[in-house]
Amino acid sequence: MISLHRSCFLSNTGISGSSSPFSYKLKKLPPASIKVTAVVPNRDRNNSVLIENNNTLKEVREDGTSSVADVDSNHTVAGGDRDVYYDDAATEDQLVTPWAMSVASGYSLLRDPHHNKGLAFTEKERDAHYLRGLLPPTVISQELQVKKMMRSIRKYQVPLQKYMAMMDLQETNERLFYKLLIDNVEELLPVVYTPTVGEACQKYGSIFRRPQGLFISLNEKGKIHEVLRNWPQKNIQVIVVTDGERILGLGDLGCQGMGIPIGKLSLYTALGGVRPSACLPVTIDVGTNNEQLLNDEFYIGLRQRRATGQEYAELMHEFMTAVKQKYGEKVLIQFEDFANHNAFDLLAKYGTTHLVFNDDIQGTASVVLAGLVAALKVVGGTLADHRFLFLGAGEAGTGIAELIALEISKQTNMPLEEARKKISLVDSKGLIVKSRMDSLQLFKKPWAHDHEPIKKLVDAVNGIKPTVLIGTSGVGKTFTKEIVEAMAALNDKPIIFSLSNPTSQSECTAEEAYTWSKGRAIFASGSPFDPVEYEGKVFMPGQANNAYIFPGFGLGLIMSGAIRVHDDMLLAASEALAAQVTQENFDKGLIYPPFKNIRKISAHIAANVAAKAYELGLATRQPQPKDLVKYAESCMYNPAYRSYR
Ligand SMILES: NC(=O)C1=CN([C@@H]2O[C@H](COP(=O)(O)OP(=O)(O)OC[C@H]3O[C@@H](n4cnc5c(N)ncnc54)[C@H](OP(=O)(O)O)[C@@H]3O)[C@@H](O)[C@H]2O)C=CC1
Ligand SMILES: CC(=O)C(=O)O
Ligand SMILES: [Mg+2]
Repeated sequence: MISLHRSCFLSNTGISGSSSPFSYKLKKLPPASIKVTAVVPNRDRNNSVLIENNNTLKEVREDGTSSVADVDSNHTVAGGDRDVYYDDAATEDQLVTPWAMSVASGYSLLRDPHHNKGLAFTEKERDAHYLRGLLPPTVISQELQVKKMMRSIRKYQVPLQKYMAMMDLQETNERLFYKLLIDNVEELLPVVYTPTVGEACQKYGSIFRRPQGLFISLNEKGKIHEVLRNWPQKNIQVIVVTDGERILGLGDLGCQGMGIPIGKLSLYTALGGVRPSACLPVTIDVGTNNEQLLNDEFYIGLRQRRATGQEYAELMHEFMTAVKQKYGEKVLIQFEDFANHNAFDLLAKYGTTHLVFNDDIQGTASVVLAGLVAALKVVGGTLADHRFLFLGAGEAGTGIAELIALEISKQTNMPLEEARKKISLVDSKGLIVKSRMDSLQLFKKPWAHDHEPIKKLVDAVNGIKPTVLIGTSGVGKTFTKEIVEAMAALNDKPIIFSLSNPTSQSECTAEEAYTWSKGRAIFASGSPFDPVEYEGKVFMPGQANNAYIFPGFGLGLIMSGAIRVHDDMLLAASEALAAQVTQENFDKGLIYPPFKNIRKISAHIAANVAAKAYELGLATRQPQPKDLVKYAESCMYNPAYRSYR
């Protein structure tokens, strides 16, 4: 626990009474449930101290007066949720303090990624913050910095170099990183996310420079709560956690899966507006079964085969208990890229006690349902009129299938079991049928229909005659010419989704889908493909990726103070996304709105999810804001620089 002497908040710069900028005095307090959270010398406040005590914030002003606010209601305009330091909430013309453990200044200010502005520090700031001589004389705007960075990133030919340049930027100047990402989202998404993040994970050991997330390994067993304390940020609202066993379609990458939580959380901020300081990437390292990594001298994880069974469950349980204890009931935990033999169990086990959701099972389901609902406007009919065939019956495949069945059941009042019969899945052993029931994993059993066994996908296509074919196998090139042609022979407008990531694992490319179907396919893929010209017409493939859903979904949960995730919230997110597809998008063959509008899309998703949370009685933030879309927009993090007093 620390307390600050008054001297550090009396002057304009916050440093009077000190002989050097680094001499703020910190006084040890006896252990108590009170801690000084921040000096708040901004906006309409006089200099004051915020004291956080359980869920209340007490503001003690210089004149001796004080007031108490519920932390939960400390929800600020344009500052992300629980922006207690007010530096995100401040508009660009309001002054804020570059608050770290102390007021950052001089050399340390330039090395503090949260407050560094590089050449954009003004003359006044350079004087006030001991920056004279540490920077060359020129002062440039953030816009010019963006232009300069984009130019240098575009010069790299190799995607991994672009990725590393972006990660360097995130570690040196966070606001510039997010400004770049938000303003150039369509160009930079493939750099910080799929496909490049896949290669980054594969080579993470070689490119690793500084930790950007928490590594919790078996070595930390019994100490996870202490490890969480080592993370510098305290007001965590979203955790993305992986154990690295199924990274995209690239398999077990062990500890090097860390690139995924980091990438997902940068999208939480850029696409969904959650403050970066509220995001915590975590990798649970229980070893890896990847022999190549175990023999790689640069591998950064535990050099042992994966722990399983009780040992695995105990570490995960300690982690789940510790995060809830430390960050409270409302911290959102997103499970990401776990292998399916753990993913379904973890979701079932913690779904009733924690605010958790599995992006691969649930986020993917929501984005695909949205794409299908939009596609129906082009092909006609209702969901119940269609027949769905999946290649791949794991997390993504069965997750999507279940949400489609749920939606059909809601639309038609058909029992869920009946609705499921419209959906068939093929796994590595062939079509899932009743005769295989005894050997099927639990999550596949609901999909074992009465049907003769079929081994090959092409035979399943010709036998079942699907109108929709969805690839969730993690294996590239599995939608062959024969299969796409079979879909095109059966349907005037076949719907074909190749969802596997990264691009190398896509079941087919956009070009293959359009060419082999003679321009008739309605196509979307998990990783992005460029537009395709076929017989003089340009086709725009959609990107059916859960990145459309989880940032807005998470924001909706956070802003409503939701305590549990409910399937109806996934349907609400789907509905909001599908509603964002315009006629102009349809005219270009798109069934998803362009990513360049993602913040607006996320605000609509967040609003629909929050509305559902209120309707279900799962929202704790009261009263419910009148206009949830506006409210979501007002909560979003803005990466423009702030002016320092
Ligand atoms: N676009 C998006 O937003 C998302 C995309 N994905 C992608 O989906 C893919 C799968 O992920 P996920 O469902 O979590 O993985 P899982 O491991 O849970 O499932 C993979 C499924 O594919 C089956 N499979 C594997 N090889 C073949 C094959 N040659 N023929 C037929 N079936 C096969 C497996 O069969 P068996 O069960 O017999 O082993 C299993 O049922 C990944 O590439 C991932 O990147 C995932 C989430 C979101
Ligand atoms: C997109 C995603 O979550 C995956 O491929 O695993
Ligand atoms: Mg994933």
